[in-house]
Amino acid sequence: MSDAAQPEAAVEVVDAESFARASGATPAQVADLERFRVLLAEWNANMNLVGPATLDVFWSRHAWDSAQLLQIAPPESLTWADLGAGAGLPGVVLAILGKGREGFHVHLVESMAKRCRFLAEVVTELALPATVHHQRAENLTLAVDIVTARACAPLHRLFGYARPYLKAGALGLFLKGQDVAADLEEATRYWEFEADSVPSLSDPRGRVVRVRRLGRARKV
Ligand SMILES: C[S@@+](CC[C@H](N)C(=O)[O-])C[C@H]1O[C@@H](n2cnc3c(N)ncnc32)[C@H](O)[C@@H]1O
Repeated sequence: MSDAAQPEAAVEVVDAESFARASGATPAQVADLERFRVLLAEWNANMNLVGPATLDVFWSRHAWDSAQLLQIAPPESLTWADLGAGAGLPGVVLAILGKGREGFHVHLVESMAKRCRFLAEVVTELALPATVHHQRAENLTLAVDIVTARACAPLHRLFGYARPYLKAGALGLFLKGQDVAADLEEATRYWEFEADSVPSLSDPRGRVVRVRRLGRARKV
């Protein structure tokens, strides 16, 4: 793994302007993210995509939480799979920020049809370098540089979903909230793996778990 982009302390993001400073997003990318925020709010009125209160803190809770992965991933990472993409977090944010970069592509893997319809609309309207897969993650094997997920499942289950991608050579970067140590500890009951975690740049209590190798499942 490249150590080129080691994260430092959490960065305070409160609005589009501070998001652009933290992430290096261009005005066009911020405009795409603003449109994504509006679509999220519109669709959220009729279906459960994100907690409604989190739309008020979109730039920190969703945009920056997702975008930080580009600072943690090795800089040459171009292809991504977001397992349990749901509302498009982190995958749609990554696709917006990678748009125009040659070879950049995000696979949005989501098992719920309604959420896939939302994702497809966003991908089409914003002309994103992304593909929506209406599939269970563990039934798909995609050769990507990075496999990621946020709030998809506890690590011991997520490792099962991510295993085909990791076996195909991906690095795992999983956004986790608090209690990461307990989650990792629980995963050791089920899997042999090589992993560490770095502090989240958006959530002072959160961490990003990096998985380099996922070995055989343990018998429990
Ligand atoms: C709590 S939501 C989180 C969505 C999004 N990542 C976010 O942070 O807002 C979890 C999502 O994972 C999806 N999901 C759960 N297990 C899955 C699986 N095995 N394969 C694909 N999607 C899955 C669910 O349908 C749901 O949309």
